[in-house]
This record gives sequence, structure tokens and C-alpha cells, in this order.
Amino acid sequence: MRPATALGCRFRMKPLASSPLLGLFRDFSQGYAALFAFGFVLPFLYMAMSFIPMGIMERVGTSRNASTLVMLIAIAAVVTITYTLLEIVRAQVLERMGTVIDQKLTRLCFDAFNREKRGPGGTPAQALADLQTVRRFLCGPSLSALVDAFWSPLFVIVMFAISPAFGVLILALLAFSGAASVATHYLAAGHLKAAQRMEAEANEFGLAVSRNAEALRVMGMLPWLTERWYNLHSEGVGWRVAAQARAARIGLLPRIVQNGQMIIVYGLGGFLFLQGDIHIGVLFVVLMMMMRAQGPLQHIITNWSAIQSFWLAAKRLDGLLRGIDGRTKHLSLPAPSGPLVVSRLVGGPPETEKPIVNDVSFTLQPGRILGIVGPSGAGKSCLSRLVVGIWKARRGQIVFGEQDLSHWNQDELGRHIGYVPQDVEFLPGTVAENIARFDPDATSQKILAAVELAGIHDIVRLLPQGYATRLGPGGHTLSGGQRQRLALARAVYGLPRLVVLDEPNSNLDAAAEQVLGRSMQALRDAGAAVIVVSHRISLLGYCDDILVLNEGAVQAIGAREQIFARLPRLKNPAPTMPPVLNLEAARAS
Ligand SMILES: Nc1ncnc2c1ncn2[C@@H]1O[C@H](COP(=O)(O)OP(=O)(O)OP(=O)(O)O)[C@@H](O)[C@H]1O
Repeated sequence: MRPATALGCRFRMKPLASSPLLGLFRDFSQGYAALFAFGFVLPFLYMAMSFIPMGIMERVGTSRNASTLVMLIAIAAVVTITYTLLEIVRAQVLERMGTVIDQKLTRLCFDAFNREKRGPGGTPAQALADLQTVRRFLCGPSLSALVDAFWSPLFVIVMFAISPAFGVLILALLAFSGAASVATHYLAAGHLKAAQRMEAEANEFGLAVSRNAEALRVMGMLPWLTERWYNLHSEGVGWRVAAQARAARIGLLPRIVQNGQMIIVYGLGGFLFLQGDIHIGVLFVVLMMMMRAQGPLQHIITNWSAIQSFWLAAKRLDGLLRGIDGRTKHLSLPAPSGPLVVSRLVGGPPETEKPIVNDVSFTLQPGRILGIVGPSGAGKSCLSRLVVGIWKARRGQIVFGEQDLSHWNQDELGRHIGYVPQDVEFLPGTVAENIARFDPDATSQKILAAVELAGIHDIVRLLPQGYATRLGPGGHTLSGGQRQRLALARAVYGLPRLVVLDEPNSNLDAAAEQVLGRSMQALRDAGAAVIVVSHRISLLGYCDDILVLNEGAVQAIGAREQIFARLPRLKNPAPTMPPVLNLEAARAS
């Protein structure tokens, strides 16, 4: 563990080093130490300010000397300006540190939550919200209030020095408002939790409806869905109103006490004055100190939920970063050259206990095309996802170019892999950017080579702004077939060594399918290993080998003609007949 020096003292960094998030703050330890020091200087300046009204009353009131008044006002002005400037500097330092920490964190977290989708950071939306919460806290007044609260006892001590009665009064007020807030928090916590749960449920439901609004509208479902959403929403509002009502009931007494504080101080002060214990001018000092001693604590109490949210958000982000930190660091490996060897592969979606793919083995040489066929739900897409490394294998091995897939740095390996998933999505950006995978070093030649290989000149030519046409939400809408063909161009960008196509022809007509077949052949000729999942016999004609998958296991594997000979139904699939429905019985039920 590396000892660090801050504020001139050395301390062990064990807790910081064991937490990636806190580790990030290590670089800013001197900045935070400066903030703490500011927190120490500011109270003294504030005390100096609070003694000036008393000085004016005492000195000017008795001497009636104008020059004393001017001098005191000049001192007050200097102290006030210094205090204000220091407060501004502190806010700026906080803002700058928050911004730099945010810059570092944002990159790390964006990368982390896109790799570890189901990690402790929750959903990407949650991780983004957590980032905002952490940033707001680090740059906002809550952190200053926490530092100021640390120095609040100084004011209590001064009040005890003025009169023990004032000291006891401030302690009693602090204890009372603290206890009242804790009670409010606990009494309303259950209701607030229920409100948040219902609000989240209503939001999720609302988003799902708006994503599918067109289809739901034409089926006349909107009135029922509106009713369903409204019920969820109103339940959330109901819990929130109930929580506020509880908080208001218990918060009434503290509010009365807070509003009557001045009267209490004047009453006690007047009594002490009559006893001859204090000078009447001390009352100004006491009032100002009272405000300053309570201010940060009040802020913390009022913003307790924000502080709690920061804590929870920071813990989640820390967990997310820990997941990334704990991953094996991979060495850079040379571009894979050699066969894809899948041995006794077992695996499936991480969220399911039972593996979908069971004991699958095959070898695919570079320059060959393997077709994967099988009934719906056989596990073809799951196998494709395992092969490209989206999911980790539970057992077995995938070796590509003599290296185990798990030994590769994911980002580097990705450049040697092309993948067309069943559901194609494009990101907000131009056609050229999407084809080039948003590679900042993309060249026109590389993009054109991909377009050539995928044979999609005709599609790009017909787009409103050609390669500059914007895709994604709010951009140009592509047809299903256009999407698949553009996705093929993205998959073959940079001529990867392994190309996996999951039903790349499900939306293609016969002509486009032929173009796809030619692209596969061109990839094969360029030495790539190609895997294609397809139901259509027409595409299997381009394959060298065929793997028949059934219930996640290999039913047959071999050269195309050999498999066609063994399973002639593959070559001449019988039209699937829908089961005959007993319409009368269906209507009756
Ligand atoms: N992300 C997932 N989470 C849970 N289960 C999944 C997931 N993806 C697939 N499955 C399940 O795995 C099984 C195989 O699905 P898969 O999509 O691999 O089948 P397929 O052979 O590609 O079918 P199709 O030809 O209809 O596309 C199915 O029972 C499916 O419900």
C-alpha cells in the first residue's frame, strides 16, 4: 500500500486503495484538505463580523465618536469582503474539482456499465443517474455544509464562553431539531419508499407503452393502458401525499421553535441582562452565532435525502468500478490466424440457470462458411452469442487463432469480429459513421471497401443524403431489409477474421439474398471464417459445412452435401402445416 502525504502528514491509503471510487479522489486529497482549511478560517471571520455590531453599540454608543464608527465600519467591510471572496473561491474550487472528478468518472462508468450490463451498478440509466447524483453532491453546497458542520462546535464553545445559558440553549435547539428530523425521516421513510417504488413502476410501464404506442393504438388498447398507468401513478402520488402529511404533523413543533428562536434568544438575553450577566449588545453576537452554528446542520437535515442518495449512488458506482477493476488485464495479442475451435461448449444467457447450449463442439477453418440450422428455439442465436463472446461460456472452450477467447482484450478482439444480430440497431450518427463502427480513424477507403463487400451501393445511393444520412432516433428510417444489409456492411468493416450472421436474410428478397450469398463467398475468399444462422435453404447453398442444432445440442455436423444426404428434409423442407384448429371449440371457450 502506498502511503500518501496530505496536509504534511503521512497516512496509509488502505481504504482508498480498496475502493476504486475513493481511489479516484486520492488525486484531489490536497484540494479537499484546502476546503477543510477554508472551513476553519471562515468561522473566525464570521465571528469577527458578528462582534462588530456589538462594538458599534458599546464603543460608539458610549463615546459618540464618529471616527470610531468609521473605523469599525471599515473593519466590518474588510472582513465581510474577505469572507465573501473566500466563500466564492471555495465554491469555485469545489466546482472545478467536481468537474475533473466527473470527467474521470464519466468515462470509466460509461465503459463499465456497457460491459457489465447486470453489474452492481444496475441498469445503464441507473448508472447515469448515479453519476449525476455524485456530481451534484461533489460540486454543490452539501459538501461545504458538511465541512462547515465540522467546525460548528467552535460557535457553541464561544456561546458557552459568553454565557453557559446560551451554550445550553444552542445545544438544546440543535438536539431538538436533530431529533425531530430523525423522527420525521423514520416515520415517513416507509411511505416514501412505497411512493418511489410505485413511481418507478408507473414510469417503466409508461415508457414501455410509448415505445410500442403505434401498435397498441391500432389495437384499441390505449384507453385500458392509460387507466392502468394512471392507477400506478396515483398510487405513487397517494403514498407521497401520505408521507408529506406525516412529516408535516411531526414537523409542526420544530417549525414553531425555529420561527420563535429570536424571541427565545431575546427573552433569555433580556433575563441575563437584567441579572447583570451580559451586555445588551451581546444579543447581536448570540443571534448571529446561533444562525451560523445551526445553518450547516439545518442544511444537512433538510438535504438529508440528497446526502443519502449520494451515498447510495457512490456505493453503486463503486461496485460497478470494482467489477471492472477486478477483471483480468489482458495482453495485446496478434491478429488471430487459424481456425475457430469450439470444444464441449456449455452456456447461455447469464440470467438463466439452465444452460441453453449443451456440449457443442465444432471446428471452423478460415476461408470456410458454416451454416447453423435447427428448429425455432433450438439455441442457434444463443450459440452465436457465445461464439462472439457476448456471453461467457460456463464450461468448455472457444479457441480462435490458437488463443482462448477469454484471453483476448474484448475491444481488440472486437476488431477481428463481425456480427449481425437478429435485431439490428443503429446509433444516432451518419450512415458512414455507423458502417465504420464510429471508428475515429475510419477512412473513406475502408468504408467503401465494407460497402463493396456487403454489396449495398444501391441502398446508400438511394438514401436522402447518401453516406451523410443520419440514422437512429429522429433520423432516417430504414426498412427491415435495408437495416440488415447495412448491418452486414458494419459487420464486414475492416475485413474481420470471424463473421457471425444471425438470420441476416430474414427480411431480404431473393435478389438481396443472392447479394448476401456473394458477400459471404467474398468473405470466404478473403480468408474469413463465416458462421451463418438461417432457416432458408437458399442461403445454406452457399455454406461449406452445416451444423444441425436441436435443443441446444449438435444433432449433425459435416460437409453440406453430406448433411443434405443424411437429412434430405433440410434440402427440401416440408411446408410446415399449422395444427388444425377446432374453431367451434375455440369460440365456445
Ligand atoms: N436473453 C435471454 N434470456 C433468457 N432466455 C433466452 C434469452 N435468449 C434466448 N433465450 C432462450 O433460449 C432458447 C433458445 O433461444 P434462441 O434465440 O437461441 O433460439 P433460436 O434457435 O435462435 O430460435 P429462432 O430460430 O426462433 O431464432 C429459447 O428458449 C429462449 O427463450
